[in-house]
Amino acid sequence: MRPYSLIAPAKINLYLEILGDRSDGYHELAMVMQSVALADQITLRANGTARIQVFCDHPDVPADQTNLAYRAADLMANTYAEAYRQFGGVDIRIDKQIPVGAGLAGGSTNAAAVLVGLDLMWGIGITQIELQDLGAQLGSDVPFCIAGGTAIATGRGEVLSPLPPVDQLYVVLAKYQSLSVSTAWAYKTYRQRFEEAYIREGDRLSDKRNAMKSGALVSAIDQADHGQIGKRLYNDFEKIVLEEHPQVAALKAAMAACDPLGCLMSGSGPTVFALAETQEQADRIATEVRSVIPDSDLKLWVTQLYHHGIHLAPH
Ligand SMILES: C[C@](O)(CO)[C@H](O)COP(=O)(O)OP(=O)(O)OC[C@H]1O[C@@H](n2ccc(N)nc2=O)[C@H](O)[C@@H]1O
Ligand SMILES: Nc1ncnc2c1ncn2[C@@H]1O[C@H](COP(=O)(O)OP(=O)(O)OP(=O)(O)O)[C@@H](O)[C@H]1O
Repeated sequence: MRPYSLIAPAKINLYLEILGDRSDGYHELAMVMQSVALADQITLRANGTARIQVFCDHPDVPADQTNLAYRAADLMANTYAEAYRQFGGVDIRIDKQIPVGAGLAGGSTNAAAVLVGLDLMWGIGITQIELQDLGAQLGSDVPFCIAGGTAIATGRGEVLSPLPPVDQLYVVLAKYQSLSVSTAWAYKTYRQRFEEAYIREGDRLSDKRNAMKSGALVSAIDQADHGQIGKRLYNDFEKIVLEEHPQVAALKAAMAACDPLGCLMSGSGPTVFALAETQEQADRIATEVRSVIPDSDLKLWVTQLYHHGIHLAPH
């Protein structure tokens, strides 16, 4: 059987607001999510055994059963046991380009690629909605990673409503290689630090300083108003992560000083991104940030908005 290679794009959060807590222990969110062209490549190969194996040469990515790509294949094998019996085990090779523990959904997009890829390989024909339901069992970001593009995400992040694609803006991503932030830590710390600042509205907790401002960003996206898109970026996690890691605060300040359309930390961090109108502007921002922060631990990428989720790699 021929191998299947898939492109698994990273995401950034253009808007992330924590609206309250939920009975399942997760948090209710209002987000605007956006795919970027920076992507991992996932290759699936039938291995003629009954085993699922993960291969990845990135030192921070586990190759065992804790890998989200492994867990996605295991979920497919359990859900579609007949297909698994027929086609057997699979080798999953991860070519890791997305930084790990970065707030860019690296693990989630790998899991999404395995769901989409095994559906193709096993010829099942699962609908996108069904694939996203499966994905939600693996992580809150997985359903978005399957569909990609630009979308409003609510619930715990799995309830999606697509937005029109934003034109081709460029994105500078910046991350200290040795610094990662755990998503669970970010949610826990947000609750601890900001509980007093919440105002109770019935059974919803909301931080009135930015409550429900996502509408302005969504209108800006609808109107393709790049200036307003840049001005309306927001992330509730930014304050706690920037306080905990002053070097990330300095990085964001250095980016903001380059006059981008806007800049923000993505997800639970610590990657900071800047939006730019042209590739030249993005290159200039990257060069200026590098000259202000010559630290070799700081990594920069110039990429662009991406209008697709998981798809087959071109031959
Ligand atoms: C920060 C974001 O990346 C924004 O897109 C996501 O909310 C995180 O998505 P994810 O990595 O897929 O997260 P999950 O694997 O579902 O959950 C990791 C941990 O984050 C917390 N979590 C996540 C999502 C959510 N809506 N509420 C939460 O409290 C939970 O403590 C959970 O144990
Ligand atoms: N396929 C995978 N790729 C990257 N990390 C993985 C993978 N599977 C498991 N992990 C583990 O998950 C942890 C989080 O990595 P990941 O890159 O997904 O974080 P993230 O980008 O912050 O995610 P998110 O934005 O969804 O919160 C890492 O510490 C890593 O050990």
